[in-house]
Formats: sequence, C-alpha cells, structure tokens
Amino acid sequence: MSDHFKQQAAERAADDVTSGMRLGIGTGSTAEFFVHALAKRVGEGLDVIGVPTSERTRELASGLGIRLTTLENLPELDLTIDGADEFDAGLALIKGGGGALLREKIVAAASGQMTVIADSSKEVAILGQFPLPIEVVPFGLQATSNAVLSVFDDLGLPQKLELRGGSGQPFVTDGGHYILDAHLEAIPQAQFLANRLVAIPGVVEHGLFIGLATKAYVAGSDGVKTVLPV
Ligand SMILES: O=C[C@H](O)[C@H](O)[C@H](O)COP(=O)(O)O
Repeated sequence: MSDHFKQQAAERAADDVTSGMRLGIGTGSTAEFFVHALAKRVGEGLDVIGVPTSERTRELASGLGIRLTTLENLPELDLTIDGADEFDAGLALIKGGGGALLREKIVAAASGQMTVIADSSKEVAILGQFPLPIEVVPFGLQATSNAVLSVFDDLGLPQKLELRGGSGQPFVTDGGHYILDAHLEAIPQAQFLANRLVAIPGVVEHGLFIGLATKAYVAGSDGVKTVLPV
C-alpha cells in the first residue's frame, strides 16, 4: 500500500515540472517512481535536463531516456524532487536511508526549490525515530565515531552508533565514504546537533536537511496533500 502512496506523491510532483526546467533528481524508492513519471512526460515531449543524486538514479533515468548532466556542468538548478526518511512540520528532514545523502544535499542546496515526495508514514512530530545517517571518511573511523559519540553525550542523546553494513563489509557511498547510523530516538535540537556534527573532522555530511525543502507532497488514504514549511 505504501508503494501506491509513494507513486501518487511522485506523480503529483512530476505534474509540476515544466519544459526548460533544470531538475535535481533524488534517490530511493519514492524518487524512482518520480523518475518513471518524469520519463513518461519526457516521452510525451517535455524538455528538461536533470542532475541525478546517485549513480543508481543516473542509471535508471538515463535508461529511461531522461537527458542528464552533472552539477559541474549545471551548478544552478530550478527544482529538486526527492524522497525522505522522515519529515516534520517545518519540513526538516532525515535523509540518507539509501546512502545518497551527500549528493542529495549538494544538489538540493544548488536548487531554488526542493519538493519532498513521501507517503504519510514519513511524517513525524519530532525527527529521530529513523536512525540518523552520518557520512564519514574511512580514515580515522574509530576516532571520528568517538567524536560523534561525545557530541551525543554532550546533548544527552543515546550513544548508539552503527557502521552501516558492519565492519566486515561496510556500505560504501558513491563518494567512497562510510555511513554511521545513529539511533537517537528523538532529536529535539536538530540545528544544534547538525552544527556540532559538521564541525567534527572526518564527518563529511549528515542526514539532517534543515531549511532546504520548500514543499512536500504527502500521500495517504485521504489522497495527496501539499505541505508547506511552518
Ligand atoms: O539516501 C537515500 C535517500 O535519502 C532517500 O530519498 C530516502 O532514504 C527515502 O527513501 P525511500 O523513498 O526509499 O523511502
């Protein structure tokens, strides 16, 4: 059922795209529905150019005939459409469940607008039930993990950090980094935590997206609703 909702939200976002737009194209199962909906419109004559946020999305979108480029060639975008793991009433997000958070955040920050597409299960009163992904360089992994844990300690957050994939075969991002998933349960001071995390050497980026999303299409049993940040 949730796949059906993801598809509805994605199709609603695809309706907003007009010819000439420079698009950031997100990653994940919801974003994949968007890629299919966009490809259908491209097949009907819509003329857009897209920057994918992952190799996975690049392969899918190019295979479906969507014209793509890189952010190097097109550093300013009109609109990014992407999924989220959680969002709150202010449209602060947790992203990175699929490991694409770094490119997703760079692309969203280069876009005039960002539309989140999600099923209603992603809406939360407070972020943090979904584990917060923190992308780190492999060098100095233990030292970086310790520094992250020390920030959690300072903020009274749970000290539970897991290397995605496990130490035997860590998950490697498109940028060649690892991901630490932080099981925080609730993040009451998201901006403060974000500031502390990016100040740690070895942390490349984290999955808190604050002040980036300008709109969300959220699909549930009542249909697709539009959410604007409060
Ligand atoms: O790294 C992955 C992305 O941030 C995804 O957009 C996010 O995990 C949501 O994915 P899904 O649409 O599959 O729930």
